[in-house]
Amino acid sequence: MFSVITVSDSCAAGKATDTSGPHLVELIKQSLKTDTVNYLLIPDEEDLIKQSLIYACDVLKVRAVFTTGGTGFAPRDVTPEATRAIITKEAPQLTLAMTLCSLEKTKFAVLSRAVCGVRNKTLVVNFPGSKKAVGECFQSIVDVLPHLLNLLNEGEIERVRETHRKVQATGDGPVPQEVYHVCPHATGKGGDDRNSPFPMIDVDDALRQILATVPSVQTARKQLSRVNIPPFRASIKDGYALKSIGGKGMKKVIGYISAGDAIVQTNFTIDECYKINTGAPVPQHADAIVQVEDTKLVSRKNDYESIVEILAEPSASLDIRSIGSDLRMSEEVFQYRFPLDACQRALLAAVGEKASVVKLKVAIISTGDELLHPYDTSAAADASSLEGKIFDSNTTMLVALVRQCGFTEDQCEIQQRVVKDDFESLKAEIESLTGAVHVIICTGGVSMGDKDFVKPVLKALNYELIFGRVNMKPGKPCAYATSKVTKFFGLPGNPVSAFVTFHLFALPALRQYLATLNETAPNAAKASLPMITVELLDAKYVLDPRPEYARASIVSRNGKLLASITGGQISSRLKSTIEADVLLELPARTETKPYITAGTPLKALVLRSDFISRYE
Ligand SMILES: Nc1ncnc2c1ncn2[C@@H]1O[C@H](COP(=O)(O)OP(=O)(O)O)[C@@H](O)[C@H]1O
Repeated sequence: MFSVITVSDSCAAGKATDTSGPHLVELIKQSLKTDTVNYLLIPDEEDLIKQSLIYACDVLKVRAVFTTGGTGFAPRDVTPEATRAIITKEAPQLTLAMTLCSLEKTKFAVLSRAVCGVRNKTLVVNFPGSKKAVGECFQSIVDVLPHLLNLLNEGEIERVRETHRKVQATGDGPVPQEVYHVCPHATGKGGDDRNSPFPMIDVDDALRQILATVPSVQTARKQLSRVNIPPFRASIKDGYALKSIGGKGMKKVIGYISAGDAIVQTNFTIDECYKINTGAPVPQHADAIVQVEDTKLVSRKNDYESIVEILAEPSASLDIRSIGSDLRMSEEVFQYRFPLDACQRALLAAVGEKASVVKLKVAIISTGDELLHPYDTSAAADASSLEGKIFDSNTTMLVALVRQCGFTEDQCEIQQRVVKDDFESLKAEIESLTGAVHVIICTGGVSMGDKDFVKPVLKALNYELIFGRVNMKPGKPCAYATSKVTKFFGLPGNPVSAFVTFHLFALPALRQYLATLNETAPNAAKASLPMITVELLDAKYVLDPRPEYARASIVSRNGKLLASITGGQISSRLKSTIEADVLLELPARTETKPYITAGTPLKALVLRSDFISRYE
């Protein structure tokens, strides 16, 4: 197995596309006749580079790890430093071979600070960041690679000897063929449960990679008015509409006009007028309103005014709001971001617009041949007929969690699917949702069993698998993959694992995506669950080798928040989520600290905050 690590801030942030890493993967596959090549994309963070290299060498025990990027002179170029810190032996002649080869193409080759070496039995090679340079450098060492890899592996001693014999006899003889594992995922079949090709990454790193790939570009929304305000000449006063050239004096009242009436088109004389209310449309042939205070009622006929005396001299346009005087059609109303305040909402309403939220489209898929619809009454009526089947609880849980976490029907549209453990059915389902929804949250089928098709399907559909294993309990096989629009969460099938990984990974992504779609001010911190510090109430809890997210309920005693773990924490025991207020972050077990006891301070992620008012 081999690893390729692309080190690039811009690619890891989704601002640029990594072409060197995938190119290197292809070169390795072709030249070294292997399909087991892990690929990891990380930013130029020295610690992260070191951890990823150590992980590839010590945990995955890959035969070689090739990095691309971060070898230059920019302030953030630290791949050589990270490499030098983790190798046990340097291999300067390999670097020299690459430099000499590159110098034939460009004198800029001297600007690479690449380091090559060995950590225990793993070869570590730095390549520059450009696709072209990667190709050239790889070619310069490819011939010696198989032999070098055999040298590092004591089990291959016979091959080493054979090569030595040939080199002695013929100089640079043919390089012996290698026997490598073939990646089960490359075949499009389910996984091999012994050998995961996915590096195990930490929870924080997983979340960081998710938030770096979920869209987050924000621009304020601009609203143009599609109407004039007012849309017609409107009266500012209660009074009389008339022709100003008629001046003061007696006028015959020939009609009444109220707000909401149609515009009077018929002409009238200078001795006539209309009685008119505030906000009513001014007749087409009137050019002034005289307020009622400046008039005197002279006579009535059948309850209607018939003659008024205009006491003040009218002037053209008096007390008339002209068309578009408040806001012109096509004029910018304002620029806005969500959430809107009352005045912004009112102004949008005034131009006939609603600040409509762009809906986040989410699909929830549960996979498994064993799943029965929970409301399958025929099955529920007879428990003995379940015969190896179980009721699907993940779909119900995830739909409800999305809603419970504040995604209303106005903001988020949820589709649900249940799919059999079958490569083609799952592929067809995911293919139809890809591009059509923003986020797919799928449960089950992500481990390494021969019926776990999620990761192979993602690969077949050209998703970029960002990670495939996370160092956590529960939730280890959790996967995250991206396509242009659709972000895919492959959560484990066990309900508690799905519950925990939803909160840690899918929820922040949903929040960021919805905020981006609606130009809400970005706030990555708010995307994740709030964190508090609590103390363990239980007498003793044995730690797991992986960092654990235990479900716990909280009580407040003497001003302290105390956490008690909600019974058995096995990931199938959904009951452990009932009454869980927090996810307790428990550290991984170490030799010196195999368990924790009452009073241990712990970080806790808040699932629900109603414990605040719960005292003992
Ligand atoms: N939708 C579901 N509802 C309830 N339990 C489920 C659901 N999907 C899977 N499970 C259970 O979770 C466990 C792991 O399922 P599996 O499909 O193997 O997921 P994983 O990929 O995490 O190994 C199994 O016991 C399975 O029956």
